[in-house]
Amino acid sequence: MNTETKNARPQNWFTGKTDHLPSGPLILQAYLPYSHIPTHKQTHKHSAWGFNIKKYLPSTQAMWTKLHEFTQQVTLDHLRLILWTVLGSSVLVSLLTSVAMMNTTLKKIETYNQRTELAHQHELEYQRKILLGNGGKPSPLSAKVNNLPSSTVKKSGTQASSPPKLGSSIEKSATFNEGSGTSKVSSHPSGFQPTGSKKPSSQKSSSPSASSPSSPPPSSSSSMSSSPWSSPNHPSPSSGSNPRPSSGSAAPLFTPPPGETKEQRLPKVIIVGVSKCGTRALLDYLALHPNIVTANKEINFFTNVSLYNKGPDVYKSSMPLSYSNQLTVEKSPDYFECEMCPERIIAIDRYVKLLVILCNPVDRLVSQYMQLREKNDQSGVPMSEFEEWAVDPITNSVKKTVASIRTGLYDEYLTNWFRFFHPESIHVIDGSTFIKDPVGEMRKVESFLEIKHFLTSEDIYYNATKGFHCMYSRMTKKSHCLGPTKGRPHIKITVLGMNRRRTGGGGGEEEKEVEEEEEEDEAEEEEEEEGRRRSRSRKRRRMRRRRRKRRREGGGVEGGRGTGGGGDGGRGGG
Ligand SMILES: Nc1ncnc2c1ncn2[C@@H]1O[C@H](COP(=O)(O)OS(=O)(=O)O)[C@@H](OP(=O)(O)O)[C@H]1O
Repeated sequence: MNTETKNARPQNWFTGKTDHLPSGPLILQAYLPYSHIPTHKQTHKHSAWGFNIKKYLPSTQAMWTKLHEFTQQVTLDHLRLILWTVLGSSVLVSLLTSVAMMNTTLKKIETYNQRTELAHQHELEYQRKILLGNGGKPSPLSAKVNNLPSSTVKKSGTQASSPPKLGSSIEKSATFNEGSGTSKVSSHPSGFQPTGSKKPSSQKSSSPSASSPSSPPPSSSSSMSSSPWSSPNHPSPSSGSNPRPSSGSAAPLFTPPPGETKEQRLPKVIIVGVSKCGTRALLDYLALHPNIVTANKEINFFTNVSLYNKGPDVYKSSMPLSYSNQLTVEKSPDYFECEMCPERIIAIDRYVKLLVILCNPVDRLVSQYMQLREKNDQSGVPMSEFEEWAVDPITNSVKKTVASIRTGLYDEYLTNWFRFFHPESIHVIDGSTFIKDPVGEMRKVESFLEIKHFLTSEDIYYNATKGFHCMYSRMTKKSHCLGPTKGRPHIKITVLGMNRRRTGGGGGEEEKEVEEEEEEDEAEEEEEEEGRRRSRSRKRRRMRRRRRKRRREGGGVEGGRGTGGGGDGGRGGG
């Protein structure tokens, strides 16, 4: 490389002349502060930097001058522009980074949800298998779940496309045995055999009327036919014998999961209405099932805003103790008309199952009226007559403003429930069928709740004295009927298209007689009506004959009047 090429320098940035600087950091020179630049006095032959600075000084000075001028020309606007550009680009960069991070997180959540849902489904299937004893066939789901990391195999909070099965509350370890002993029997040493003296808390809470002072306690003197505590199938509890044929079986009715202690749990099933349609009977029948525990009181958690605002722990604290292989059931029929209740319930547990019992709205109204009248009588303020209370005398139609009457507008309220709940999550019971055939209806309920078919006519039996069905608990070996506030005699009403006669329980002789009487009444009414119709038509025929006679007699007069011979006149003449 020759010397010229070596020393050749590009044009000076500021002077425009080509400088011949020695090789070295030119940029360094540009940034040297003025104070470091040697003065003319200092610059003799060689500077402190080891080269003849004098030779280059004019151009360097010019450069610095230019730089100085340039910096003075840079306005505040330029600085702002630079600042905003820097800021903007950094914001953009951080935004892009966050979006990328969010995407990754969302993907992770999605994968997690898919996995947990799969695990959840698998667990439900497994539990159903245990509960319904449908063989130990491996599920196609299990293969998928087995491939999942163990951390993901836990109960999911993700929404399924359709509601999951209620067995979700029942853990894998749970085993439950039917009294008949036909199903798989657990060999768990702690499986308890309930005795009459030891009542599980689940049952304790379920039947207030059993211990209610108003209910007659079981007594040894009560005869099967006269006492509401007895039935043909159920001897008096004091007799101590279990009427169930399988009572001799060693199989326990219920086995708690090994090593588990009872705890309070949120309800998995809620009876949301309708009041006076048999909600108490439904709750108490359910309590006879070993896999059910019931909250005795109507909690009204979702209708009571101040209670609701305290959160689900307060709700849970009102629940009875249960094992994980039991379903907690609550009943608060006032939820039915509460507009916010479906939303509130779903916010606490979207998988909860609902039971609704509907009955003839007029029967329901009369039942409510009877209750109100009894209360009013007790408080010394007599209640007005039913007709007065329920019917507007001016319009002669029902008073829709009366809350008790509004409760009967089932479609209005049910529409709201179905807005929030999948139809598979709501089971509607026909109240009138429920009174006649509670065992049949309870079987449907058991299927809906996916619990073992346990209740039979030995658990729920008709009691002629009570006029309704009563209960025998195989767990406590005790019988009870609902108290005197349930199954009151009703007044006979003659409004609302009703002339109702009250029937109590199902399938009894009494009911048949009443039905026959009703049929006879109807037949008589029809005969009377037929008679009236015949006499009316006789009357009409007579009238027609008279008219024809008059026309014949008066035909000449009309014609003589010269009316132009209208149709009638012409026909008359004919
Ligand atoms: N087994 C049995 N025993 C007694 N009563 C029975 C039974 N099954 C259904 N019913 C009917 O239930 C009606 C009371 O309904 P509820 O329990 O829903 O009333 S409440 O809302 O809890 O007050 C009650 O109404 P009333 O007869 O007016 O008392 C009965 O018609």
